[in-house]
Amino acid sequence: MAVASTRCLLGTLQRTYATTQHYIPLSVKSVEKSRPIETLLDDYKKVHFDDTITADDQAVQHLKQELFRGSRSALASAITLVESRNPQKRARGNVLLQELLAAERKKHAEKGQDAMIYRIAISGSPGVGKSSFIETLGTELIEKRNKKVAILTVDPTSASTGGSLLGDLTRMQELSKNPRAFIRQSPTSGSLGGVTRGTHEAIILCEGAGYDVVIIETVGVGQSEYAVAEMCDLFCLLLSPAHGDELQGVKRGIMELADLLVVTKDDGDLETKAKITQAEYISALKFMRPRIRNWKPRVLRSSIMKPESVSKVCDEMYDFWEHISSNGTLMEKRKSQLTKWMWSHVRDEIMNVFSKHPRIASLTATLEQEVQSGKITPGLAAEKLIRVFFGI
Ligand SMILES: Nc1nc2c(ncn2[C@@H]2O[C@H](COP(=O)(O)OP(=O)(O)OP(=O)(O)O)[C@@H](O)[C@H]2O)c(=O)[nH]1
Repeated sequence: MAVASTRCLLGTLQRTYATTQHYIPLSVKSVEKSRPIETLLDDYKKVHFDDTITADDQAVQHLKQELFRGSRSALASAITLVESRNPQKRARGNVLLQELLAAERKKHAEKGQDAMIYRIAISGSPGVGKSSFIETLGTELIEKRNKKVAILTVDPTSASTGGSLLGDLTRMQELSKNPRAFIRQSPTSGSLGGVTRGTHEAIILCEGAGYDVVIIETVGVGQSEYAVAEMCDLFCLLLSPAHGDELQGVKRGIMELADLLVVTKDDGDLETKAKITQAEYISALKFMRPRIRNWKPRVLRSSIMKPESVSKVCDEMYDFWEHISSNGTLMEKRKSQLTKWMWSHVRDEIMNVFSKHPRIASLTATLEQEVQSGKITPGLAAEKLIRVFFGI
């Protein structure tokens, strides 16, 4: 059905382009045709989809039972499954996710909002103290508030370099030993799109596995914050006291995403600096439009040396949860996020297929250079790429 409608769309595109031959960029002598789209679609289907897996698949059923039992290793395997590019594994991952969604819907109908996992994003520049803060917050949630906590990281640098700016698990040593905590690093391959799809699905898996809170940690270096803001209920931005007198470490756009700001390292010599930083951010926030109805983001201070300060941050997080649950914002936000996730996956996948096409890959550098030197317009270059891709 999808293939049929794509073909129909392609037919329309082909007719449209047939009447616009003269738009071929002057610098490009002729449009090199790639293979016909039908062959490409068949290849794509073989590489990406497996429709033979059904809900009674043994591996899926086993994993589901283990997840419901609260097995951390089953959760890790399930996340690996949904991240896989292997068609059979992905198909199993999709079936498992469907099964979990059905169970979640049932739980939600019985228990209402209590059945929902609280999705908290923690962001901040490298070195601000994210891992240390999460370790203390996680311990507070588990020990004092009887919660089960999952921690997922979204690290765009790992997608491009294969390394990870967010480092390894050694920085959350206590939490990683706690049986009520689960920690998962960002996958170190694929695009940011792949990383975010993996994270969306990992959140659903954590919810299915009975976790009460999922903390999504991201490093404050650009687009990842926007992606993460679309995954969470609360966006908490950590601020370093060292940057207090300039407000320069944090871009205004990122500040606007925050529902809560926390100045870290409020201890020893840095205490005065932390207070100044707090005051500066409070006054900077006065000029910002609040993101959530009737919620004014607060700026708090914390130190890992003073667990009570992290406990206060935790109280504030739960006040926010009460606020968005009671005024309907939570459900509205989640619904709109789900449709945004869907379209972001479509965009990422289409771009992925497009940019990996051999003809496109070989043309990209030349066309980018021609666009930059003003030989052709970006629009014309895009048109050329699209025609080469579709072979029209
Ligand atoms: N004095 C003090 N130092 C802290 C506090 N929190 C973190 N630190 C120190 O700050 C440094 C960076 O802390 P991390 O928790 O690794 O920071 P991060 O933001 O996760 O770092 P990246 O992974 O590089 O993004 C470490 O040396 C910590 O010991 C705090 O509350 N007080």
